[in-house]
Amino acid sequence: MAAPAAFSLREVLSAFEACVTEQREVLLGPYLCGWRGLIRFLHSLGAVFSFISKDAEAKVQLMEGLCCGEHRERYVSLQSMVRYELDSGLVELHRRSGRPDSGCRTVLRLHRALRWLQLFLEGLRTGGEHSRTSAICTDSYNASLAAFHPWVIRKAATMAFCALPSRDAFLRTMNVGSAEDAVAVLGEALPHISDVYSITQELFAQHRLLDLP
Ligand SMILES: CCCCCCCC/C=C\CCCCCCCC(=O)N[C@@H](COP(=O)(O)O)[C@H](O)/C=C/CCCCCCCCCCCCC
Repeated sequence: MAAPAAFSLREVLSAFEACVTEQREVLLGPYLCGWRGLIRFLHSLGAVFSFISKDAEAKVQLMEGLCCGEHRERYVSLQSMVRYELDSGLVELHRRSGRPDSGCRTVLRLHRALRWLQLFLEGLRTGGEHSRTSAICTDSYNASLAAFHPWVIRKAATMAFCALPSRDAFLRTMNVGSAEDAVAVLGEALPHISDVYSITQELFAQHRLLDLP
């Protein structure tokens, strides 16, 4: 059996770069590819993060199912997905009823996590040589995802962050050369992640989809 491909920061970042079309639509194919790469990276950090990677994996898998399913032409971009799911009454706006989760609800969870990623990568990029990855990660989490998680998840997540390696070791695992090289790649890439985040935020706000249960 072939060994799983090593994580490549460039690959993940170019997936997010490829998401945004000239019409400012966000393409789901590269979006999910970017998430796949991130999950691969999370696996390489060890079993302590597996409760996080399992949840992210389940959400990406659900979206991949929709993108390959009967209505795949509706799941080309976030914009076409929102239009289709709202017009077809597929989005549960107030309460979950046991029906399969919609694409909108699932992307919203990934979208909130993308805000964490944006803050985390910016913290890594601008942090000093001796700054602690766990502190950067905790601060980014508290400023984003934590607001949507119950106490038990917040506790488990912040405990897992303590297992993160030092900033330099972390940057080197990104497979783009030295820590300085990784910082340079992050500098080029962050605007693309921010772009995907703001387009999605605007789209979901416009359709009042930012609080889906
Ligand atoms: C560019 C490479 C360097 C950075 C690499 C980072 C790799 C990160 C990979 C994945 C990020 C995790 C994405 C987590 C998605 C969480 C979605 C979510 O909020 N799910 C909760 C709500 O879902 P529903 O219950 O409403 O369906 C769910 O309850 C959460 C469960 C698991 C805990 C999630 C904790 C999230 C912590 C995010 C930080 C990850 C830390 C990675 C350390 C580098």
